[in-house]
Amino acid sequence: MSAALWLVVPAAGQGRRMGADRPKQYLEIAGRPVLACTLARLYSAFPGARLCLCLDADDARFDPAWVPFAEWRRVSGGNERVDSVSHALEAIAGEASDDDLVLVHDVARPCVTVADLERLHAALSDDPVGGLLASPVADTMKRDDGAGRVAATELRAGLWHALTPQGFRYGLLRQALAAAVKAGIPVTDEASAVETLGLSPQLVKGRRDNLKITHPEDLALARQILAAQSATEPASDQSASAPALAGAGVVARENSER
Ligand SMILES: Nc1ccn([C@@H]2O[C@H](COP(=O)(O)OP(=O)(O)OP(=O)(O)O)[C@@H](O)[C@H]2O)c(=O)n1
Ligand SMILES: C[C@](O)(CO)[C@H](O)COP(=O)(O)O
Repeated sequence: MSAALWLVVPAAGQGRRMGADRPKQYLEIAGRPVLACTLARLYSAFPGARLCLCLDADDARFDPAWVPFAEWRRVSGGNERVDSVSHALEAIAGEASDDDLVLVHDVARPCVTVADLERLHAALSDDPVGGLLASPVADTMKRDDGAGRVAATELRAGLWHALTPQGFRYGLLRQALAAAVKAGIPVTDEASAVETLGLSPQLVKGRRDNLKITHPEDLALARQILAAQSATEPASDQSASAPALAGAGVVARENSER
């Protein structure tokens, strides 16, 4: 039986850097919350995937109608992004096989294109380590001196922005995150945890407009990117409108242990 595809979407953040009146995944783009836009984009690429959506346990804004996937579950997030992802992996321990591919994608990245998603999936299909979407640095990079002045200019050759999704086999990813957390190693993405095992994830070049909505100005940027993509991408690359869920067999299983 071919390995299953799991999607883990960390969406339990508070959006402190955004400074809005709600977590940034609930700010709107073209009348839909960021969360719905991101899930629709993932569904366009992987309609048969199984989704774990990491939400704050106290999140009262979430509406299951925003989930287009037939098989999905809500998992309670953790203190940090790595904890939220770890909770999701623990929640599917009884169902996932070690060889299943897990793609982890930030809910705050609604602009990822179907073409990039499909390219990443194809690139990882026979990669024993796994990898991530990334974009080469195009600006000169400065390191500060802690006092608002330049301490050094970093060579940008070979530097990449890590994006998401990041994809790894279930067994390896769970082992890597658990080891990093146990060792107290701060990891801000899945790839860095895998790297601490001495492995080198594959860099899959992705579009620079796969923006992570983080600061206030990013929301307007994301709106413009999605509008531009809708105007220029083939229909299949646009966010699918969430299909009517009536009869879609939505299975919302709250992971009460988390
Ligand atoms: N405890 C956390 C923290 C973050 N995230 C998710 O991880 C992604 C990347 O995190 P970030 O952009 O930092 O989001 P926030 O933590 O919400 O932002 P901030 O750091 O500004 O509060 C986001 O989709 C966020 O929802 C999560 O699931 N659980
Ligand atoms: C995972 C990530 O989006 C890769 O660039 C990034 O590390 C998330 O960082 P954040 O501080 O949790 O937003």
